[in-house]
Amino acid sequence: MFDKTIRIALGTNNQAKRAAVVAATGLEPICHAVPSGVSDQPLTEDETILGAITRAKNVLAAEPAADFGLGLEGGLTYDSTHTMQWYLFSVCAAWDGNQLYIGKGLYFPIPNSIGEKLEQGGNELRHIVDELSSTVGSNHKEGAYGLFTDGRITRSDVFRDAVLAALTPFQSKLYT
Ligand SMILES: O=P(O)(O)OP(=O)(O)OP(=O)(O)OC[C@H]1O[C@@H](n2cnc3c(O)ncnc32)[C@H](O)[C@@H]1O
Repeated sequence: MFDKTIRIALGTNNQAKRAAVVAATGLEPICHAVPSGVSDQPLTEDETILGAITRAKNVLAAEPAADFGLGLEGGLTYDSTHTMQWYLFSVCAAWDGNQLYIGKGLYFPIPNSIGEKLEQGGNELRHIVDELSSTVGSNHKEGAYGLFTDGRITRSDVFRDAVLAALTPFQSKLYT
């Protein structure tokens, strides 16, 4: 599906995100960390999406020889309508300098105690996940998804689906 000549610029050096792009496309991205412009721990859907879009645009500006800029951002959101529950989700924004699409990975409930702790400020999910899984750099590895599911779903798996969703409109003739 993805032409081997396509050059993808990814706005981070995060290993889970890089692996997700490789899994979705079969291509090795040019990794270049750029600012997301949002807080280190996004706590709303809008902020998370904005962070992904800003990274996608920033990385294509930084790597103009690339065909696409991809911004991947993880964030939390609280559902105050149906379930009164915090959720973790992962977004990919894809930008070719003209068109912008986003793909969202799985919404995953996280313990409300963790959501509430993050809402109070001064902490990031990766630190809490590191502590609970006795590791460091969980955000580069299986992540919170791996912790909660005992490795059945990983951060890379979730971002892979988001990347596929965001890039598909550029690849399929059905969108033109
Ligand atoms: O290196 P970059 O690309 O900045 O990636 P990141 O993991 O640090 O940052 P994100 O902006 O994607 O995520 C925002 C915060 O939420 C954390 N986070 C999100 N999803 C996570 C997961 O599945 N496991 C652990 N931490 C996660 C993450 O580490 C950050 O502290």
